[in-house]
Amino acid sequence: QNTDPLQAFGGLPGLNALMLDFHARLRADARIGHFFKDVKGPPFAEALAEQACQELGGPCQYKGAPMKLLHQDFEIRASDFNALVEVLQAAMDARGIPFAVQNRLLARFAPMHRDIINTR
Ligand code: HEM
Repeated sequence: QNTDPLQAFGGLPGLNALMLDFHARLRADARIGHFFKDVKGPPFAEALAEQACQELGGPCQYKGAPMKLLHQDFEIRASDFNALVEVLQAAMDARGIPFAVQNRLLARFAPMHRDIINTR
């Protein structure tokens, strides 16, 4: 049985492909698409993939800016955060990522809400 979560995503290349599709889905989303209209896909996908890989146990190391700094110029509400999580779930569903593995990643991302949600 495959219990390596990174492998379940297809390694870093699989995560990269997932996050590129995630970016496309975010832009198409009626609720939060506007946040991403100036965000370029490849660098966004690369940073997210690296971060997800790190959060799943490595060996990758996220080298981007801190979450708080990256998001402070946008007014992000809890509802925006929840919408983003839904879009990520849809992107993972589309790739057939097992539910338990999806939850592992979401559980690592969830606490980041403290540095990302900045508006009531
Ligand atoms: C757990 C949830 C989230 C994680 C892990 C996350 C992670 C990231 C990362 C790693 C980047 C850097 C991408 C790069 O270097 O190009 C980024 C950028 C960005 N994020 Fe998030 N994010 C989250 C939630 C959100 C939410 C809820 C919004 C708004 C609805 C949002 C909007 C943005 C935008 C607009 C950028 C681009 C910033 C820029 O290029 O200046 N993020 N995010």
